[in-house]
Amino acid sequence: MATRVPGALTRTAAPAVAAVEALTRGFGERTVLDRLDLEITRGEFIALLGRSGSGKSTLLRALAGLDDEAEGGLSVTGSVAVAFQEPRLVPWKRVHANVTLGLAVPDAKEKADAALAEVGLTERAGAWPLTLSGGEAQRASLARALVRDPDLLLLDEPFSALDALTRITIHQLVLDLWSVHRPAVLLVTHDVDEALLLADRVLVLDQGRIAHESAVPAPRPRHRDHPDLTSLRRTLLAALGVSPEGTT
Ligand SMILES: Nc1ncnc2c1ncn2[C@@H]1O[C@H](COP(=O)(O)OP(=O)(O)OP(=O)(O)O)[C@@H](O)[C@H]1O
Repeated sequence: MATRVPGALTRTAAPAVAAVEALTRGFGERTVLDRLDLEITRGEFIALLGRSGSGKSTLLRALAGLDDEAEGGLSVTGSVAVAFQEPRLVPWKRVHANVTLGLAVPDAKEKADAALAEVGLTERAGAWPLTLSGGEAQRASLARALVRDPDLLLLDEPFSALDALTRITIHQLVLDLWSVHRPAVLLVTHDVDEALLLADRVLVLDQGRIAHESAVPAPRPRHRDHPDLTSLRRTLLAALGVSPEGTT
């Protein structure tokens, strides 16, 4: 997919799966994204942090091609899939049919079978969405994203409504899926530890721009107590305007 918005840039750099240049979006008097620049490299895992209302979802919606009123340059190479905080399954279609929804390829059924197997939901393929647990519904949502074999996977706080144990399991699932399929991932989260656990690169959105950017130095698999993450955690909390006292 190539998404263009007014004033779109011309860009030649090959490894970028998405390039955003001077992206601006306001609602009424309020400018939420203010000439924001961002490049997403093929296969990288990015976490996007920011205070509530800083514009994270607005940026994600623009990247997903769901906002045609943003201004500036935006180009996305390849296919994009999105998973939201609420799994957004269609309640009157069974899980398998939700995964294939809108998928216009001849082998849609087989692809959905494979995606459901990957997320551990084969046995729930015939279930109605309302009978799924929160974790199962989020797995179904991930299967629906995966089946599209996206070059860019946008995750808008997909773990935040899950209980702590389920969240740990789904974190591992997302890392496993990412290591096999290698889409670029942009994960919106409020949780600094989640960002440090999952991402290669952490961005902080503030005042409509990427105000801070850090590479995550720790090797995988990671543990939140890894010493290399301690100072980065403090830096990110400071960038978010949160006192780091007592957080290490
Ligand atoms: N469709 C809309 N109409 C009017 N204002 C909007 C619209 N969408 C977003 N906004 C406003 O834009 C600002 C940024 O919203 P956005 O949802 O992008 O923030 P966020 O960083 O994702 O917040 P949160 O972390 O609380 O989910 C907020 O002030 C919000 O009220």
